[in-house]
Amino acid sequence: MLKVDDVSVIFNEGTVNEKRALSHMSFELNEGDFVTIIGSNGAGKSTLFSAISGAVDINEGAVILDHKDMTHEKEYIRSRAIGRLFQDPLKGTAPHMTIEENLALSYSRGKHFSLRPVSKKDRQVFIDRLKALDLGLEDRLTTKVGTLSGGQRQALTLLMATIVTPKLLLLDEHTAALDPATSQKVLNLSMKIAQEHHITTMMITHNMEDALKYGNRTFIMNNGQVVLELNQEEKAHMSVNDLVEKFLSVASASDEMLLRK
Ligand SMILES: Nc1ncnc2c1ncn2[C@@H]1O[C@H](COP(=O)(O)OP(=O)(O)OP(=O)(O)O)[C@@H](O)[C@H]1O
Repeated sequence: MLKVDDVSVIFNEGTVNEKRALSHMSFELNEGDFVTIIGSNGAGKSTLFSAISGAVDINEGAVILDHKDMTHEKEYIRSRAIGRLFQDPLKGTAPHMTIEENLALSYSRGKHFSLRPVSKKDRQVFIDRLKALDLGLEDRLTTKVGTLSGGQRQALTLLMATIVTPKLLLLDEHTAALDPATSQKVLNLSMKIAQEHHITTMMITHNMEDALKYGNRTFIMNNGQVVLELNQEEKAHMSVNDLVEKFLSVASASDEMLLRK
């Protein structure tokens, strides 16, 4: 359903600061795949998501989603089919608007948005979906989002990104800024939503345990390329230590220092 075909992204091309962040990257995802992505700092993981979502222009190659060439499609057009979450819970929600207003904005994605009051039917959809988060937010529709905790806000962002089911969900270290218990909760929610709505998902993480535990595929990235891919079978027979060893065998020397500290 997603084909990344020989994609390169070069920042500051032709200057002394030229950086090839993605280098002839190719892979295909099947419908319903949940891929975890690990890689050293600067490996190009976020740039890959930006290339897929249209936040950066690609220099070479193509991004095909459901047989449609998205390579030159604007970011806001792609956002109808692609949801993206970032590490920072402050991104993705409007703090001065209420939970209901934020959800109404996301729910209108792809439709003509008007400032009409929320209909009873839509409100019930919001309440049902908030209930499924199990954070008590369904009773707080009129609460300003800026007053929520980081975890509540990230869970809401997840809901906003998926309330109109996207074809593809990109999770960019979306739980890294949360405490361990909340992080686990939001991760489990992400899995649950992805499974229930059959959303093809890619998740960047620096947590080896999560990389192994979640998803049916794992990509290891280095220097703007996928240097190793693990399938479900391989993941199932691997310990976290095995994964760290694999990672170190293909990653940069600096990562070895980082992990062995
Ligand atoms: N807008 C930009 N302009 C110039 N260089 C950039 C830009 N964005 C990223 N880079 C560079 O491209 C390379 C890949 O960056 P990217 O953020 O994709 O890495 P990453 O794998 O997500 O790293 P991290 O784990 O640290 O988030 C890095 O060397 C980075 O400095």
